[in-house]
Amino acid sequence: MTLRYERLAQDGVARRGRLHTAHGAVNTPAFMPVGTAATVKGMWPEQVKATGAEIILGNTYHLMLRPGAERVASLGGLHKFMNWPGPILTDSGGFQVMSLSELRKIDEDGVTFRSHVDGSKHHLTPERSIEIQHLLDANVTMAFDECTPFPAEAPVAAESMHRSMRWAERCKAAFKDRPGYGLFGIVQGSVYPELRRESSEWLTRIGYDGYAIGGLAVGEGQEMMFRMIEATIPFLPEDRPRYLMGVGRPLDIVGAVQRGIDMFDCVMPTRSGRTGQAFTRRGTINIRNARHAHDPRPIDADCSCPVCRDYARGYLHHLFKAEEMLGPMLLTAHNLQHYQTLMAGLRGAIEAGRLDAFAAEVAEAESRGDI
Ligand SMILES: C=CCOC(=O)Nc1nc2cc3[nH]c(NC)nc3cc2c(=O)[nH]1
Ligand SMILES: [Zn+2]
Repeated sequence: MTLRYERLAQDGVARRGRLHTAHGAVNTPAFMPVGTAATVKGMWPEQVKATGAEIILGNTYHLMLRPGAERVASLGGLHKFMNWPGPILTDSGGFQVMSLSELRKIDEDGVTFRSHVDGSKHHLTPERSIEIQHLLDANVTMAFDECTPFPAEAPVAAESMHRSMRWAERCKAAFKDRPGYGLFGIVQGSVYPELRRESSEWLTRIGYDGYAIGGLAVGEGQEMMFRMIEATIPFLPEDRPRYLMGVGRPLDIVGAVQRGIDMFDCVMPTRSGRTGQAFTRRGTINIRNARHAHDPRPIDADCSCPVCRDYARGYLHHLFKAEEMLGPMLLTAHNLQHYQTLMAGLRGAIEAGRLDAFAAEVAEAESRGDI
């Protein structure tokens, strides 16, 4: 185990911990802003850090196509390249190849596809994915997997999961262990508890620095997602972090933390921020709505971020109507801060043994509306 994870407090199955990497520590539960093409869109790295984020996510698929993994390595690796000195987790590319590229073909060896950037042909295998993530100098490398499409019949989900497990073994064999760096396996199994158990036990036998739960947040709905988390967690090692990929809205994150999840990533705060959606404790607003045009109040009176300190909703409304680039920048900064404030609240609530009360407060505030 080359990525030390310490558990500092527990509240039910929820954990408050700390993951130690070569580029610094990550307090968990943690939310990772998505920095797809070596940038958290519209944010200077210093600003990302100021929101409280300690670790960001980079996308292998995008970076291998442009500027190329070897190019990033020749410019010092992703930390130097994008001036983010803190921990970085990179995905393995599997999910994005299947969702973004054209003309893709999956076989036992890997995935063949054409770039959505310039149509060039590429072949991504478990070994190449691990090599790319090494070239990027990722602190957390993700196993190359197939996110089983949803819905899928049980036999199809089983076949897909078994292939991902065979790929996971190849990733483990290809991964170069270094102190402060680690490899996470990814549990698959769609919405079938027995497949989730089989996948969890298979990965645990191989042994990873952390375990991600994949194949969720793909349209199955919150209730089924929570059921699959409950069907998976009991079969994962307690002394390693768990990472739920692609999640989610604030109440998804709260419910997943209550069920034992430690790490999250989601494009929601950044992507929706660029379209004018702002998160508040009482739910979301779309700043483009005419009702905000003359409103002197901040987005969220309870928010401590620079945007809520200095800017009125009416100004943000104007920026979006005028299609000024500062609009998406300010809303991104606020939304990321909103998510980090939620994570800090979750960590504090677990430490205080009051997670369920905190969860109820978040849900009640959101249901109150009138924002
Ligand atoms: C991103 C971290 C590393 O993940 C991988 O390299 N592979 C992978 N990514 C996913 C991403 C997802 N996003 C959502 N919903 C928005 N569901 C997802 C499921 C997967 C998955 O099963 N595998
Ligand atoms: Zn704010």
